[in-house]
Formats: sequence, C-alpha cells, structure tokens
Amino acid sequence: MAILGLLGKPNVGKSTTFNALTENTADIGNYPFTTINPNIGTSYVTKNCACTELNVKCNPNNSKCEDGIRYVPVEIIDVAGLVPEAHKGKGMGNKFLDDLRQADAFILVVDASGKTDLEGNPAENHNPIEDVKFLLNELDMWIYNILSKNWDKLSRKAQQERKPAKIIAEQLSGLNISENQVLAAIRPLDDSPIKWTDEDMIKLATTLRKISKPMIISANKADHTDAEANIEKLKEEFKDFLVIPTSAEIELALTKVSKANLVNYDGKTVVINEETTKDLNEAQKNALMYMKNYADKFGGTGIQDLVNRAYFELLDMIVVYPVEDENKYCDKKGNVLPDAHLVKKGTTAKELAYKIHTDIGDKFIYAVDAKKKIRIGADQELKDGDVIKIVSAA
Ligand SMILES: Nc1nc2c(ncn2[C@@H]2O[C@H](COP(=O)(O)OP(=O)(O)OP(=O)(O)O)[C@@H](O)[C@H]2O)c(=O)[nH]1
Repeated sequence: MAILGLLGKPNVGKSTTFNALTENTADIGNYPFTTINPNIGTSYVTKNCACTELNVKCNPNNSKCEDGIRYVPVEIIDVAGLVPEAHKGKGMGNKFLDDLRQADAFILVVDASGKTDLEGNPAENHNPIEDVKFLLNELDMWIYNILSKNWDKLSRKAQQERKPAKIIAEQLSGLNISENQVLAAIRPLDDSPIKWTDEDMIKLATTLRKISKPMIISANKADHTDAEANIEKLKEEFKDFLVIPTSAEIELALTKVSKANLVNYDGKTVVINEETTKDLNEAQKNALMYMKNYADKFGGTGIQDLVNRAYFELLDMIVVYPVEDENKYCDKKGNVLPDAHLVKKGTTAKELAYKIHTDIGDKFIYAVDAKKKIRIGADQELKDGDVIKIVSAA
C-alpha cells in the first residue's frame, strides 16, 4: 500500500493538515494498517462508489460509503518540520529524512501567506518559492548522502562488474527505485562510474528524487489575505507540479463542527444546521458563516483534493471491487461491494488475486468482469471502478 508523506518547514500548517486528514477516520472500516507510530495516520481517498452505477445498496467492510461516495482508507505520514541543512543533521534532520524513506509520494506544504521565514519564524513577505526550493534541495542532498556512502569502494565494484544500476538500486533499497529506473537516470553519465564527479552524483540524486518521490505542493493558509499573489507565483514557478491552494485550518474546523452536527460538510459545500446552531452566539455563527463562504467559494478547502490527486494522479491508482458473486456483486456472506482496493493502474486480474491472498493468486484460473458478465484472463489490465470476481482452485 502506498504511503503519502507530509513535508514542510515548521509552522506552515503540517500538523493542522495531518489532523484534518486523519480526524474523521475512526468509522471508515477494517483498514489493513497495523502501525502504531504516532505520526502515521489513516486518511482516505474519495471516489464515486460502484453502487450508484450498479443501482445496488452496498455493505462496505474495508471502507465506507456515504451518499454514493466511497471513502477508501490510505496511510499518511507526518514528518516533523524540516529546516535548511536538515541533511547535515540540523534540527533532528536525519531522523525526519529517514521517516521520508517510507513515503511513495509527498505533499509539500508551504505557507502561502508569506508570514513565516525559512526556519518557520514569523516574518513579512517571505517568498514561498524559496521554501519549495530548499525542501527539494534537502531531499536531493538526502538521496545524495545515501548514494555517496562508501562510493569509492562501490564505484570500483560497479566498474568491475559492469552493473552500476544494480549496485545503485541496492544502495538505495527502501526508496522503491527499480534497477530500470536507475538505468534511465545514469544514461547521461560516463560509462565508468569511477569517473563520476560530485556534481554528477548530485544531479543523479535529483533525477532519482523526481522518479521515485512525486509530489504535490499544498499552498496552505490560502484563506489569508496575502496568499493569492503567492499562489500565483508558485503556479508560475513550478509548472511541472500540481499546486493546490489549501486551508488546513478551515478544513479542520469544518471537520469538527460537522462531527458536532452543526453543519453538513461533504468536502465541497457546507450546509448550516439551523436547528442545532440556533443557540450559538453571534461570534460562533459568524465563524460558521465565514467557513461556509470560504468552502462554497472555492469548492472546499483543497485538503481532500491533495490526497485524491496524490493517489489518483501522482501515483496513478484506481479503485477496484473484488466480489465472489458476479450477479449479486457480493462476498460469501452476502455483503454487496464489501471491499474497495486501491491498486496501481495496469494491475492485472492475476495481480489483484495475489493482493487478496497468495493462495488465490497461485491457484488463479480466470476472472469475471461482473459489470459486463464476461470472462477475463490473468493478464487483463483492470480499469477504474471494475467489479471483479476471481475464480481460483484455492
Ligand atoms: N490562516 C491559516 N492559518 C493556519 C492554517 N493552517 C495552519 N495555520 C496556523 O499556522 C500555525 C502553525 O500550524 P501547525 O499545523 O502547527 O504547523 P506545522 O507546520 O505543523 O508546524 P511544526 O509542528 O512546527 O512543524 C498555527 O497557528 C495554525 O493555526 C491555514 O490554513 N490558514
């Protein structure tokens, strides 16, 4: 399962983002994560549930469905504030950078209001472009440090065995970089690894970071009056990145008032509950109105978009529904569309079988596309929203 990492300097709203993303997840279902690390939390992606298209009522098990929207659990890791030179150990940098190793994609949180300097201290007119640049540099230097450990010895070995990509992929194991990806990354370099300069190695680290750690920029504190111009600057400067304006503070507050039944918030629009809010004081009513106006104007706070776009666009994942009965779309116990699985686009029917159980994969015979009621073979690639029955001898 892919993990999303939240990354940023101190005081940009990372914890607020993390809390907003993980606040509402207690009732999602039996998610498969067992971690007890306090900075790892469960959030979810949202997707139109297959129950609407099939016109059935579902009984989710590993996820939740509300008003035709499926909430599929995902893991988020919050990496404590990064400061410049973290890769040299500044501000407990290396511990945090090691946490990052686990993440498959990042949300890079910046303060779009420009009210915090590079170290996270209060400031005026700080340019958030600088924040993105230093964070990317920290990541590059972190990979460079791993890459260059024992490089004298390793480069000679790579030279002798003529397998530099294999040796580098091993050196970076844990970063999820395949030998083929390394091969593409080292193509512009000299054939002899012992001739690679420090500059070559830093460039290689940058290329490998781009390959292995895709990222979205969260332009947070977008509710602040000074944010708009900075958001435009970020979009202009980082055209290759998705830049999403967010207000973690409003999202967290909306999640809480929604839990308290004061509003109905579906992630996009806010409906104030007249009944439960009638005894609130003027200031409280104004606060609700302010949040409602913000969410209505921007179609939400951007926070859920971060997760959805990270999984569906950066990581290129789709949602599929394994079932045991292709006519009733249910499992053995009669639960309709019980499980929603997030899988990489390109996953085949047999690979899905392996994700369900090794035995089911080993003894795979064929699969059925339950929507079309047709048989599909082991190598058939699944499509988003597919409902799949696996037939196996297990
Ligand atoms: N206006 C506004 N303020 C925000 C927003 N998100 C966070 N803040 C405020 O920014 C400050 C820092 O937020 P945190 O979530 O603690 O920031 P952090 O990045 O986790 O900071 P560290 O824990 O030091 O790494 C707090 O005062 C928040 O209330 C937002 O969307 N809008």
